Formats: sequence, C-alpha cells, structure tokens
Amino acid sequence: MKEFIYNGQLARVVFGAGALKHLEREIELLGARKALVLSTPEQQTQAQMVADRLGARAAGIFPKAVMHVPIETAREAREAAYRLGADCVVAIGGGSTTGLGKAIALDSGMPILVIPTTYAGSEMTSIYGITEAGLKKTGKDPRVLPRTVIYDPELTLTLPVAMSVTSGINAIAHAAEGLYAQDSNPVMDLMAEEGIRAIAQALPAIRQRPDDVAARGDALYGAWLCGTVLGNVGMALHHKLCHTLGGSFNLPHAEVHTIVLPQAIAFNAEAAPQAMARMARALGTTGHASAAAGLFELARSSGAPVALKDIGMQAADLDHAADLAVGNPYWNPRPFGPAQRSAIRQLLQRAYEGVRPD
Ligand SMILES: NC(=O)c1ccc[n+]([C@@H]2O[C@H](COP(=O)([O-])OP(=O)(O)OC[C@H]3O[C@@H](n4cnc5c(N)ncnc54)[C@H](O)[C@@H]3O)[C@@H](O)[C@H]2O)c1
Ligand SMILES: O=C(O)CCC(=O)CC(=O)O
Repeated sequence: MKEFIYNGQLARVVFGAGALKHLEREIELLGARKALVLSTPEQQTQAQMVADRLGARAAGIFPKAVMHVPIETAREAREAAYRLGADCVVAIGGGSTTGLGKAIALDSGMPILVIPTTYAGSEMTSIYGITEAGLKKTGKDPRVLPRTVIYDPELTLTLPVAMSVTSGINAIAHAAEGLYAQDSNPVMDLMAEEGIRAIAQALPAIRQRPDDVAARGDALYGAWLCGTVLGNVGMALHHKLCHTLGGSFNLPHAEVHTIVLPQAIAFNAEAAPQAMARMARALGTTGHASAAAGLFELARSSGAPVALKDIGMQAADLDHAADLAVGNPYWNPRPFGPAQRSAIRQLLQRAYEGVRPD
C-alpha cells in the first residue's frame, strides 16, 4: 500500500427526506442569530420558503446568485449581509449559490449552511471561485468550507431531468479523478467508488420517475461522497479541460463535464489501470466495457449531450482550447504538457464530435 496523508474535514451533515425541518435547530447549533438566505433568481421561491421557516432568524433573502460568482454579485451580497445584520448565510441551490456563500465567507468569516439542490458537490469543499473581468480565479481556504449541510432529497424533485443527469455526471467526474489522484488515499477511494455506484444507479431511475424520492436520495448521497473526494484530493486532466472550456468559451458547467469525462478517462486509461477497474466496477460495466465507454453510455442512454458541438462549442476554437489546456497543466497520471499538445487536440476533437471511446 502506498503512503498517504488523510485530512478529515469537519462538516456536519444532516441527511434525509424532509431533513429541512431541522433547519432552525441547525442554525442554533451554529450559534448564529440571523441568516441571509441566498439563491438564484430561479429558486427565489425556495429561498422565500426557507426564510419563512426561519421567521425572525431570517435577515432577508438575496436571490441573485449566478454561475461562476461575478465579483460584483459577491460584493453586493456581502454588503447586503452586513446591512441586514446577518451573522451567517444559508445557501439553497447548486454550486453557483454555494459559491456565492463562499465568497461572502471568504471576507467575513461568516459560517455557511448549505441546502444543496444539485449534485455539484461544492458544499463539501473549501474550494472557491470568483470571476473578475471575465477571468475566474479559484483558490482554497478553510473559511469557505460550509459548516453544516442539509441534504433533503425532497428539495431536488424539481431539478429537471436533463440537469439531474449532467449534474450527476459532474459529481461522478470528481470521484473518477479522485481514484487516480496523486494524493489519493484508501478512504477517498472507498467514497469515490461508492459515490459513482450510487449516482450511476440513481440516474436511470430519476429519468424514469423524476419524483422518485428514494432515487433522488441515492443521487444526493452519491453527490455528498463525490463532493467529499473533490474536497480532499487533487483533480487532474478532466477538471483542467472543463475549467478551460467553461471559463474561456462560456460553455455550461455540468454539460461540459458530461461530454469531456469519457474522453479524459479514455486518455488516462493505460496510465491508471487500477482506477479504471474500480470505475468500471462502480458503473457496473466490468467485463463488457471500459470505464470510458461506460461513462459515455451512461450519458447517452440518459439523454445527455455527448458532443461539444451540440452545446455551443465552435470547431474553430478547438486549437486555442488545446493551447490553453496544455499551457498550465495539472498533475495527471499521463502527462499532458506542451509535448502532448497533439494528443490533447485529438481528445478535444473526439469530444467535439461525440465519438464513443473504446
Ligand atoms: N467550488 C467547488 O467546489 C465547486 C464544485 C462544483 C461546482 N462548482 C461551481 O458550481 C457552479 C455550477 O453549479 P451547478 O452545476 O450546481 O449549477 P447551478 O448552481 O448554476 O444551477 C443551475 C440551475 O439550476 C437551478 N436549480 C438548482 N437546483 C434546482 C432544483 N432543485 N430545482 C430547479 N432548479 C434548480 C439553479 O437555480 C440554476 O438556475 C459552477 O460555477 C462550478 O464551477 C464549484
Ligand atoms: O469553483 C470552481 O470553479 C472550482 C471547482 C469546480 O468547479 C469543480 C468542478 O469543476 O465541478
């Protein structure tokens, strides 16, 4: 067994159908008096429902979260928190809303309670991202790690099926790269494999019946595990490509993850055979398909996009994307610096066309 370091991260998780009923207790346990409730404009009704539940403990709602946390929105939210006398934030929504909570916490140190309604997993990480002048900067800071997370599958029933599938595969991507991370450890490997299994089994059930609370619960459970892996070990080629494509070409986050993942995993297959075997086992493809093919089929059979050309990528931008990706590479089991530019360009071409990996 290889040597490893395991840093347990402290976050309190309250899980279960109807778990939102514990919100007031959880705010009290945080030692907070007043919460600013955050959401996107699309989820303002859910934010209002949370604020109503909090009653006098609600400082107000700030329903202006958007993708990739523009610095202007972060500043406005922070000012609102101070002006309204909040001493904690409650984020109800996906990674964009949690990200806004993190931007407030980064400056103010306010504790964050997250009620996740997608499978992105940001609630389990101390990674934050803020976009300034069109450039997204990410960093890590213990102050932004949410202190409490309430996973209530009932609140995810409204997540459209298409978004459920791509968000679920976004979560799987964290676990897949965790399995071959340079700083992986046996605990994260267990979580990664179980997280992939839970989501891969839940997605077909959700597709059949979006209001299946048990399947929604399995998906959230998987998202928790996969998000924990993202928060604990380093990500590699796949996340680098997604951040390049999402950040520089303005492509939608979860869809990009869904399309690129099978291609990135195929690229790494020979360099990380044990990780591939665990992925294939978790996906249930052992013996008849590779992990990469299994991921591609999971997306295709769930009705998700499998080609970048179908989500707005321009063929003319592929060369520039390859240059950006190899310019400042992350550690990866198969190196992908400037010397591998042509292999990365080929990978992007396959992702652009939606070619099924072997
Ligand atoms: N820092 C991290 O650790 C981390 C991890 C993963 C993702 N992220 C970031 O999170 C962002 C993406 O998050 P996301 O994919 O969750 O998307 P999102 O938060 O942008 O949500 C997408 C849309 O779905 C809506 N939505 C969410 N839950 C819903 C529900 N239950 N019912 C109906 N609509 C619902 C939202 O209101 C929004 O309109 C990206 O900016 C990404 O970089 C950060
Ligand atoms: O907040 C970020 O943008 C960094 C982490 C992230 O996006 C993980 C992912 O790609 O899903």
